[in-house]
Amino acid sequence: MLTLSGVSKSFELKNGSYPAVRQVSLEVKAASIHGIIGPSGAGKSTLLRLINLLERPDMGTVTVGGKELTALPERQLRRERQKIGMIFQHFNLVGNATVSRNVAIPLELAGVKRGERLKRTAEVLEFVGLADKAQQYPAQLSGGQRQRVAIARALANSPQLLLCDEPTSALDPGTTADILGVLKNINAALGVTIVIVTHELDVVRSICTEVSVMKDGGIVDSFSRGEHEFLPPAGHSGSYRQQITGKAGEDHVG
Ligand SMILES: Nc1ncnc2c1ncn2[C@@H]1O[C@H](COP(=O)(O)OP(=O)(O)OP(=O)(O)O)[C@@H](O)[C@H]1O
Repeated sequence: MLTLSGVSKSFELKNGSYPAVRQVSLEVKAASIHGIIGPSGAGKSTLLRLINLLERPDMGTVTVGGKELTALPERQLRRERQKIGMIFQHFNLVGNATVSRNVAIPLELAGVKRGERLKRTAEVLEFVGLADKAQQYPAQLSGGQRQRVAIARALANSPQLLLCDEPTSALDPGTTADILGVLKNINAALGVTIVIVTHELDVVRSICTEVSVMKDGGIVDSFSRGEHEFLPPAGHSGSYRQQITGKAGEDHVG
C-alpha cells in the first residue's frame, strides 16, 4: 500500500545540516494500522510528513497505492495527496469556520460541486457521530469532538490512507479511548490503511497491527501483532518491543 525506499531528510541549521530521517525503508500493508514509536526527536513526525510529501525527501522514493509520489509533477501530486488524509495532535481546525465548513474545505479544494459537498459533509459528520454539531464552531467543542471534526475532514475525500500525528496526545484517557475507537472503525469499516505516530505505548497496544520503532532518524526494530501478542501495560522498562510484547527487542531505549 505504502512503500518508502531509502528515504532521507536533513534540515539546514545555522551550524550545519541535521539528519532527521536517515535511509528509511518501510513497507506498510494495505488495511493495516501501523504504529511508529520512539523517543522524542527520533524523526517520527518528519517521517510521517515525508509520506505525503509535506516534506520533500532529499533522497529515496515514496510510493502510495502503486504511484510513486516522488516522481510526480506538482499538479498530479496534489491530486494524489487528496487520497491521503492527515490528522494532528492539536486538530488544526479553522477557528472562524463552522464544523461543517471545516469538513467541506478539502472538498472545495478538490473541486467537488456544492450539492455533492453538502451530502458528503453530512455523511462524514454522521460517521464520526457529530451530525448535530454541524453549525457550531470549534471553540464550542470538547477536545475529543474537535479531533472527530478533524477526522471527518480527513475522511471527506475518501482517502485510502490516513496519517495520524500524535492524534490522542492532547486528550485525556477516556477521550483517547474514544478516538482510538473511531480510528479502529475507520480501518475496519472503510478499509483505510492507518499510519499513526505516537509516543504512547497504550495507543500501540490498543489499535496497531504493526509497529516500527524509530531512533536517531532510523527504524531500529519492527514487529507485528501477528508474531507477538500485545500485552496489557506491565509498567516495566526495556526495549519498546519488550514493553509491548514482553519479548526482547532490538532497541534499548527506556
Ligand atoms: N523544520 C525543521 N527544521 C529544523 N529541524 C527540524 C525541523 N523539523 C524537525 N526538526 C528536527 O528533526 C528532529 C526530528 O524531529 P521530529 O519532530 O520528526 O521528531 P519526533 O520523533 O516526531 O519527536 P517528538 O516525539 O518530540 O515530536 C528533531 O531534532 C527536530 O528538532
